[in-house]
Amino acid sequence: MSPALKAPAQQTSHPPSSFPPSWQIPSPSRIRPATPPVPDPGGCAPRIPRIGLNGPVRTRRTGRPRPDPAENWSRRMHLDHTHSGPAALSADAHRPDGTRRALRVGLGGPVGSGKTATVAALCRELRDQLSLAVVTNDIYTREDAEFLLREAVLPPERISAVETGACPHTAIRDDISANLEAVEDLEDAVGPLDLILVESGGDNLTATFSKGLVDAQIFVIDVAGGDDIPRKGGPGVTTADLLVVNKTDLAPYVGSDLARMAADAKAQRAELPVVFQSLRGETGVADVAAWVRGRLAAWTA
Ligand SMILES: Nc1nc2c(ncn2[C@@H]2O[C@H](COP(=O)(O)OP(=O)(O)OP(=O)(O)O)[C@@H](O)[C@H]2O)c(=O)[nH]1
Repeated sequence: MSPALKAPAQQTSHPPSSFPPSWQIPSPSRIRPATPPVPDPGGCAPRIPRIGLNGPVRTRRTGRPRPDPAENWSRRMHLDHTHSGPAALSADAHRPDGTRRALRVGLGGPVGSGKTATVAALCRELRDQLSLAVVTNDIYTREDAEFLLREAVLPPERISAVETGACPHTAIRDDISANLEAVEDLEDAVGPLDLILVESGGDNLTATFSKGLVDAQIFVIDVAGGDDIPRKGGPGVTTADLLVVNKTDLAPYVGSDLARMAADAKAQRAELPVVFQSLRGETGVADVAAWVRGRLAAWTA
């Protein structure tokens, strides 16, 4: 896909949700109580966290306990635990029963660039044609999952939250076990699924997803973060399967030069696609949704 510049568009508000009240944010009794925050180990120390699980249901794949589907939207990595075994890897395109698993697409990028907003928009755009689910990653909260629940972009049982407790890239690149459990549990609970979106917590330009966790990755930056971001490069900008330059509607207000960003992105990425997007604009997430559909067509071919 060649770079597509979008004209700054007028601000619009999201249409009110048409979903029934039962799809709104769970009552406090369904929210697992937060444990006290785990002290930051200091920077990005390579701690291997393990997911906390509860509930009587066991996964078909591992036999380990799985949260009740009603609680499946929230889980937490326990950072007081380490293990010496290899990190889980699951790049196999098939499930144990031989059926093809869902395509997994990761969304990463700096804090506040618009990852959650893009995930929400993708859910609204694709949910009528595809069976999809979402895993969110936050450091100490479940805010991204709560936002998606409040917006009722999907039924609650299709949204799962991982609390990373440390630098977000540790959970999407270094020890992916909590996220792998989350995607596999979602497929067990509400599958078969066509697509699972895995949203990383906001991180820096070096954050990328393990190929054992996702099949394709989208890196979301925004024009307000500075129009020199594409020039600075980093693995997210240079290697992501799709680079999204979000919030183009803000370019005139923050003095960002979109043509320069497009040229720098082209220099860094060669033929890899770039989408310039404003979720406030008329076309919204349409280009990214088209890219996802293309990946899905290749996945299921
Ligand atoms: N003007 C404008 N605002 C946007 C756009 N996309 C997202 N936003 C706003 O930017 C803010 C941050 O968006 P989020 O989707 O929460 O960003 P995020 O990358 O998920 O943030 P973290 O999870 O904290 O890293 C929110 O207030 C969004 O409404 C856009 O295209 N244009």
